[in-house]
Amino acid sequence: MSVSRQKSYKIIYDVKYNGKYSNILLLNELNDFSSKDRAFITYITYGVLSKINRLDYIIKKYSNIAFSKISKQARVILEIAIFEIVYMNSTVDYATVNEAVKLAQKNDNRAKSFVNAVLRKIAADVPNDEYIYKELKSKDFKSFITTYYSIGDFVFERLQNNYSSEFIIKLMDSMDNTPNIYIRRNNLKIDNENFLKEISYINSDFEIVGKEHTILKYKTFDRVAKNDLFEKGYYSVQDLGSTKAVLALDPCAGGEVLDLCAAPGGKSIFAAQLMNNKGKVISHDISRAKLNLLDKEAKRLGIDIINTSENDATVYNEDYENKFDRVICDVPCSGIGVMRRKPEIRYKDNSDINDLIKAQYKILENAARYTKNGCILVYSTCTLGREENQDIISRFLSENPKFELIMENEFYPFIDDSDGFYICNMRKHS
Ligand SMILES: C[S@@+](CC[C@H](N)C(=O)[O-])C[C@H]1O[C@@H](n2cnc3c(N)ncnc32)[C@H](O)[C@@H]1O
Repeated sequence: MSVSRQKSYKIIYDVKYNGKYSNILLLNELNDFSSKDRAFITYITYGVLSKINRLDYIIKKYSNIAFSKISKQARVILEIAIFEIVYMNSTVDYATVNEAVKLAQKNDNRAKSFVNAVLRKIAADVPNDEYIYKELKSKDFKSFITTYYSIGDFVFERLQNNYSSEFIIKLMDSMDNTPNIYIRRNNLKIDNENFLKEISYINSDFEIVGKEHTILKYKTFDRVAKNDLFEKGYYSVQDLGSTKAVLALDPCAGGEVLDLCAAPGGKSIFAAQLMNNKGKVISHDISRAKLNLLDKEAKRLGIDIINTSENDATVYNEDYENKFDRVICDVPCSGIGVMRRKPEIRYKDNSDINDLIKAQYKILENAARYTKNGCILVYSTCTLGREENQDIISRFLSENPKFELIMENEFYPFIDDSDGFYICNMRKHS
């Protein structure tokens, strides 16, 4: 049995049934694999996790036992094999079936002949994705979207409350694509010309998308955070949405920035770089463990103006009243905008959404009190929909007339080539 398939199986199983996070498992558990195997495992893991409902629809069509009676192990094994047969054209079907049977033998021996029988039928028929699309499109809109694009009720309802059917289809099509990788030069360590020269030796397949800060776009970059230039601190990996939130904050050298939900640190770090490592960035987060990542990143990049400490941003701190030139609250959110990177978000339920929205509002209210008169406050999320974005801001502006909206914008993968993201910046008047 292929070790790569067993690894993919284990990661997908842990994400589906043990509440683990795919991006963390993929980051930490593939170090002993070759670059080819890492690419294979990553492709299968993301592919399956972002298509579970669609793959299960195919299982239901070909299985002669009820879906509810199929063991968790057998479901994952079938999902992987069907993904390979239907969505990875290069694979030889009979080899995939044999591999799946071996996976069953190891992980759920009783399901071996069932897995074999279902996959032989599928391999003989090879259901075509276009056909599945047409079949599902003929059903009601909710069944079509939740099954074909593989999302749960919460995400579907959020999208339906906010966007037209046509927009939802475009958005979900783009959520099926692999996100581009963006890297940004560290201005504190290397200039533009030398950076472009050095990075080209490692991977020259980039497009320059931001000249001023040398932001490069890659389709693929194996071990983007594990090479000599990265170790030397010459660049950071950061999505465009995240970069734009910091540009909207507009931090200045010598100023004082407060980042209330800072970890793992992308925005605090870019702020410190825009400030030329002069001034102060106070970075809080509720998780000390995640702030440790920020400290490590700052050290790698040669930044020493960031001060991290564990703090609950929903709790008001009177010492901070009217104290900061720039305040950013990149609040915890439902994360719908980043489902390409964290496919488990597709199946989120809504059990904690009301508490989340209350916390977002409370954090924003506190952030507003910490902002000096005449200065800038940024509110951002990596989710989509007015409930956690525009509604929060319109309520805030109506209750806080001292604040004037400068800009608010929602970003989408198919329009902006970034993660789904929301950014709003406001100025506090005296
Ligand atoms: C969207 S992430 C922030 C990402 C970060 N700004 C960056 O650019 O890397 C939201 C963060 O809020 C933190 N968080 C959640 N509840 C919080 C609270 N009550 N107070 C402070 N931080 C909180 C989470 O630990 C998480 O790190």
